[in-house]
Amino acid sequence: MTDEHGSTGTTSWYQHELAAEREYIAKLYSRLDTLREEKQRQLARVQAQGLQGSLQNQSERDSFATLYRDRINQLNAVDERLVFGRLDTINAVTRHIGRIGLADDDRSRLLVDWRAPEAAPFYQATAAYPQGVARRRHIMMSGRTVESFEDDVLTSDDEEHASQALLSAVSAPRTGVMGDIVATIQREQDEIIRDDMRGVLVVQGGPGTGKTAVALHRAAYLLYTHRDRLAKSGVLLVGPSEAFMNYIDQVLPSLGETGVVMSSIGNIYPGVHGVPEVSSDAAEIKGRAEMAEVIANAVSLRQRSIPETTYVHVEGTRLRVRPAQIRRAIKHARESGRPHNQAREVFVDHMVKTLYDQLRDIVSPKRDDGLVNKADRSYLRQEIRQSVEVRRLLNLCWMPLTPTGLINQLLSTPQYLVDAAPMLTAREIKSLLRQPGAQFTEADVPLLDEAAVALGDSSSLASGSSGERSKQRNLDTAEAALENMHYTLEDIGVDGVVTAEMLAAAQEPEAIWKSVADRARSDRTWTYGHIIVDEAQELTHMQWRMLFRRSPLRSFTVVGDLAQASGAAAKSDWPSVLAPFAGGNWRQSELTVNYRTPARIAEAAAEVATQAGRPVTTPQALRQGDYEPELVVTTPQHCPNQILDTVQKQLGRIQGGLVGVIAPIPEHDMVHEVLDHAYPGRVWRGIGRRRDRDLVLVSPQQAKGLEYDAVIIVEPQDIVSGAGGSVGDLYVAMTRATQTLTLITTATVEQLPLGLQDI
Ligand SMILES: Nc1ncnc2c1ncn2[C@@H]1O[C@H](COP(=O)(O)OP(=O)(O)OP(=O)(O)O)[C@@H](O)[C@H]1O
Repeated sequence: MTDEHGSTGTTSWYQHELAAEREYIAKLYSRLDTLREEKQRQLARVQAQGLQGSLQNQSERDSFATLYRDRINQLNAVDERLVFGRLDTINAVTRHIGRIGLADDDRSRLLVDWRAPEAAPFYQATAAYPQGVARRRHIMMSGRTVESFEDDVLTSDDEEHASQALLSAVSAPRTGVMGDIVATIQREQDEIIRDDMRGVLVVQGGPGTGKTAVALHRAAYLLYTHRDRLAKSGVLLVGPSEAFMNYIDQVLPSLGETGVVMSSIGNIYPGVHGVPEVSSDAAEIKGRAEMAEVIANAVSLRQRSIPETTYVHVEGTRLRVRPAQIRRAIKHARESGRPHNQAREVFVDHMVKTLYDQLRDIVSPKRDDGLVNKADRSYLRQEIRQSVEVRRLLNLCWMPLTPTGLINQLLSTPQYLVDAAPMLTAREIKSLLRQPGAQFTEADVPLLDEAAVALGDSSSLASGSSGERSKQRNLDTAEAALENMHYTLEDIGVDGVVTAEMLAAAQEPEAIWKSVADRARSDRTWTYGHIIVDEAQELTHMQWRMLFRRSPLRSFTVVGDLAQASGAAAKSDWPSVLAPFAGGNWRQSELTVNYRTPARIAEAAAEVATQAGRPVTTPQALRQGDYEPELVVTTPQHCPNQILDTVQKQLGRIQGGLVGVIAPIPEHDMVHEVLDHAYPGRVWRGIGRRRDRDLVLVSPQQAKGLEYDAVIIVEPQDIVSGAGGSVGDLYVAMTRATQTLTLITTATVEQLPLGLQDI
């Protein structure tokens, strides 16, 4: 039972409890201030030492300074709503629950971190399974002041119900930036957040069920619970777009965690910023599993013999090179099993030896005449290597390649692409071709990654000694990573033979004080302790392949909703998505309550998807909602005014929230002009966003994962049938609303997607 005034229901009791809470929580803030001052003093002390001492001392100081700064940032970030709950057990133990744990100087616990095992009953206890809890208290704060509290008394006749704290959280106007839900995590969400780190966990849930929120809180939970291990290997969180990453990037810092590498799928490959792929056909083809074969072919095609015998000159001597000799050297190099750039060294050595034998036979026909001594041999080999003609020939046959160079050439050279991709039709080849030097897209990123694996490190093209030096440098970091890897292997019962050298080859250390997140972000070969994938229904086979490469131990949390997939990657079940990578080694959980979209709007959206044959998970909406969704049929001439009228009406209804206008890209110029004219300085177009703009214009793809208090969809039929569109996109657009939904169309009712006519 929840009672506004607590379990006894009397005002004096409530006031007394409130005063006690205020007093206790003031003590928590005072402790927070003390800790912060302490860290600030320590930081100032380290900084005062400046650049004195050896390099080693300086780097140690840098490490400490970073540590103190991180801690100060963490303490600042948790200031807002530091504490939000309290548990009273049947044994009369009281625990306050907050964003971080705090203890007194004498180590007695003042505040329990929400991720600690002792805090779990705050989220999980029910009347049926009270877990030793007599009372759960939700504490509502404004700044540092306790505004009110609300108690759940877990008596046996208690039913699970939505607390006032939850209802006010989900009904609050949106700001365009996602907030944390730490104070109101629900039981089914908490079970997922605290689930085992091992293996692949898939979280399927309809729109608004908190998948993103759960993914973020799980990242924070795992970092807390497996701090030792993950502090060294890191956690990667992948989302669909930059807009989405901007939307969620405040959540982890507000939970006191800054160490997670957050990246959109287009930015995973260091140094490349993949833009959205305009052609959905190209996106679909580039995502297919067979593209791995295309890349392998493209690399082999750059290892080729010569059509006929040719001649090169070394020291004025003419040497003959036959195609069969080159073919033998290529075969030998390929058999080394090394990637292209490293195998090239084998190829070159083999050819230098072949040419040297010829040259020696010319210089000294009788091998034992003593004319060629050891020094001469080395000199002749050197001459062969340095001969411009030899170099030109060997490069022609086995060119050192970079991933960007290879993919750029492949996608802009028709015959090369045809040869590398015999399985593609002429039409498919055509949709892949583009101008040389065109910007890389999100769909190219896994191709670059694939190419990087096939080509190997091009830095090995540099001199051996510097390669050796860098290998040595890697070793220290690798030792640390190894320790971490062994923990994890032990944990999952794998008896892995991993040497520091193997890891040294994979992990590129920078300065010692550079954070794990920074190092991981800039290293393509970094392997993470855990990877969390949001909006996972969007990923293609090749994108999955790229991600699984980054977690050899296959420790993943995958959250998504198959019904929300756009055309390119749409799959109807998780097994067919994950089987190629995880086999049967994955488990699935489901989220069943929709916290975002009111029931009336959610039902209308589900109807549209179902009528189009998309299987939808229909979560139970927490709120009924105050407004029915509306369909406005108008003419092209009246459409701009209709948009303005609707915006005005919705602004009145949502009182300070956000209006999201979701329109197909071809409508954006028109809509932007109309809105900007009527509401100058308030409109934000496309991805990214400024907080002072409350009218946002986006495409359905850009709206993925985001939410608005009022959603206005322009020309919904074009979202489904326009280039690259799908009913999944319309479903996504309709389920972005937290309060109201209006669809404006210039189509006739008959032209509308099924299910919309009945709105
Ligand atoms: N337990 C909770 N307490 C308060 N708010 C919540 C809770 N769970 C989810 N929400 C809110 O519900 C909204 C939807 O959550 P979220 O974006 O994580 O859902 P989703 O399942 O990822 O949605 P979609 O798949 O449609 O993008 C967010 O505003 C989130 O803060």
